[in-house]
Amino acid sequence: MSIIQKIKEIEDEMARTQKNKATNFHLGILKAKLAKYRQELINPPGGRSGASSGGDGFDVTKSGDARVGLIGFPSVGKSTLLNVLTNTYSAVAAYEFTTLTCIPGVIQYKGAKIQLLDMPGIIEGAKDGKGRGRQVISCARTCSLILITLDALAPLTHKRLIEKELEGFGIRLNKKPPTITIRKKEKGGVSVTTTVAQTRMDEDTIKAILAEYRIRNADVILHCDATADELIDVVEGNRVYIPCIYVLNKIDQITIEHLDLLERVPHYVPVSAHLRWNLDELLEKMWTYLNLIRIYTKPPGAIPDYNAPVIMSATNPTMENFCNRIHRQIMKNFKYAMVWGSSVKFNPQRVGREHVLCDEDVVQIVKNN
Ligand SMILES: Nc1nc2c(ncn2[C@@H]2O[C@H](COP(=O)(O)OP(=O)(O)OP(=O)(O)O)[C@@H](O)[C@H]2O)c(=O)[nH]1
Ligand SMILES: [K+]
Ligand SMILES: [Mg+2]
Repeated sequence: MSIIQKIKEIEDEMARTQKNKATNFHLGILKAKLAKYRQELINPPGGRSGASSGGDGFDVTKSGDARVGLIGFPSVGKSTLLNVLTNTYSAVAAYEFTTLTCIPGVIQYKGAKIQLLDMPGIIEGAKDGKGRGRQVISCARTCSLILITLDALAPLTHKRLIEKELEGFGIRLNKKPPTITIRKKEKGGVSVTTTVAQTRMDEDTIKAILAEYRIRNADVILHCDATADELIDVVEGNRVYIPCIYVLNKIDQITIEHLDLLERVPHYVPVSAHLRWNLDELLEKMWTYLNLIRIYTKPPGAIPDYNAPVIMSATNPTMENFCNRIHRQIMKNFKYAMVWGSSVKFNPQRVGREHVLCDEDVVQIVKNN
């Protein structure tokens, strides 16, 4: 039996199995088996591989401060969006699969350069090798934000199918990595420690899932009310956690009443690429989801260049990370920095390498010499 058939068989069995406390254990094992087969499909032992081979799907170099990918079914308007958001042109037409490769463009926003990738449409079964799906999804793994583009006339079925394709390839959308640690050891069996009540898995299920992966001796610590899927994600270890915005395109084709219903989808922005409706909201939301901040550098005795901020991630915006963002050598001669802005009490204030910066701070670095 081929892997695809095995996957299908397990999926069918899962669909037949009712979800309740009594079947939890069995479902946990099925999920682990399924994840293992999927992994084999992505990275066949000794064969051609996809997700973790280092290949990013298309031969397009990363550039700018962040990379954003347009993913969607054929003809939902991905190329039209690239054309209205960047200075690049990608062919637009009413027939499916107009775009056959990856076409990069650049969005200039708040002084940042954001690389936007137009890609071929994907269809159901993409992750299993249909069309250019694998390449598209591999490329999606390299993005810091994914724009799932949907046609306002058929949004929700497409949404589920695309999510399934991306999830099957190890991409987790709008999720945080589960707070689970697994430390393997030589002997002593599996011991499970929890810091919050577990309502989704009992200890036997946890052990059975680990046993599927031949993990028989380990210390497991659960800091969240973990699901079987989350545990499997941590065991597999090669998941990527990427924010995602659902871009509902072609809203010029539907009624206001229809649009009101769709309004309930989380993480969503309605637009008309063709008529350039609501692109400002889309850009603003992209900026928020990318979680970036702007830092202006100030040369001694001069005013900062407010048109050319240094863009850095807001995840851990320390002075040290800021310096490394400019040049790897800077930290070597770093003495202290003067900072103006909302991260300091006094303007300016002298700070060290651990100081945490805020959006739009002004920084002047003073070096040892
Ligand atoms: N009414 C309407 N039509 C749109 C809009 N955006 C795109 N279209 C039309 O939809 C069709 C497909 O647009 P494309 O930009 O080629 O779509 P795509 O997603 O890049 O398609 P593929 O590359 O084939 O996957 C074209 O006829 C566009 O003119 C929109 O906002 N409203
Ligand atoms: K098209
Ligand atoms: Mg296209």
